Amino acid sequence: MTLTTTDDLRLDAPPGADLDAAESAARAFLAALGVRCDSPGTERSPRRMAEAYAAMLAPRPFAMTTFPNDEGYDELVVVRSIPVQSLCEHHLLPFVGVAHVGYLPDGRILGLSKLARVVEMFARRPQVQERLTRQVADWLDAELAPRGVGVVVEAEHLCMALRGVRAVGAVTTTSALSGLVRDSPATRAEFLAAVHP
Ligand SMILES: Nc1nc2c(ncn2[C@@H]2O[C@H](COP(=O)(O)OP(=O)(O)OP(=O)(O)O)[C@@H](O)[C@H]2O)c(=O)[nH]1
Ligand SMILES: [Zn+2]
Repeated sequence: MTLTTTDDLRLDAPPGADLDAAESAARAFLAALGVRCDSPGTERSPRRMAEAYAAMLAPRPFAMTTFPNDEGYDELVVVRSIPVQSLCEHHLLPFVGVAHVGYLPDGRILGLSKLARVVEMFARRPQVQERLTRQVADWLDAELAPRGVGVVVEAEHLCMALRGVRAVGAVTTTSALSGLVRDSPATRAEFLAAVHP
């Protein structure tokens, strides 16, 4: 099938989003800042802006897939360098980086891709990095009841890089640990070593 207009494209947007209203608001916002959108290159810019924010705020639903831990696997499972793309709730500017997520299984193991999906689920909303980190850890604790969870997020906040203090390249690290990953010094050290080998 050939797509003829952008209306044919299925857009990522949060549930209930009104893209026409967002486009009008973006046009008014830019006009108030003295940015004209009347050239061939910019006449659709308010629409693009609305669609860009809608996409950055659109969570993707997913099925939680767990498997019985039949082999009794009892070592850490760690997925490193999961991309993080979120928006800081103060400036609505992106913060981007990586998350390292691990858990110590008990009765069930989790489909590995779900560790990346849960990061995305909590990232696609106005956030602070500390809350994002904690929410991923709490979700894993609640859904999987493992013997421990570790989440480390490393991100650059564009509101700190492109404006204000303009600290380009500054990276913020946050962590949320629970169960044995928090309380057992050996497991904690093993998780942190797996995060930064
Ligand atoms: N703790 C935390 N702070 C964040 C995060 N993202 C952005 N911020 C900070 O939120 C703060 C908002 O502070 P304000 O003083 O109200 O905003 P501002 O005047 O724009 O601050 P400056 O960026 O210092 O110019 C800033 O210090 C940001 O760096 C985050 O994920 N966690
Ligand atoms: Zn900010």
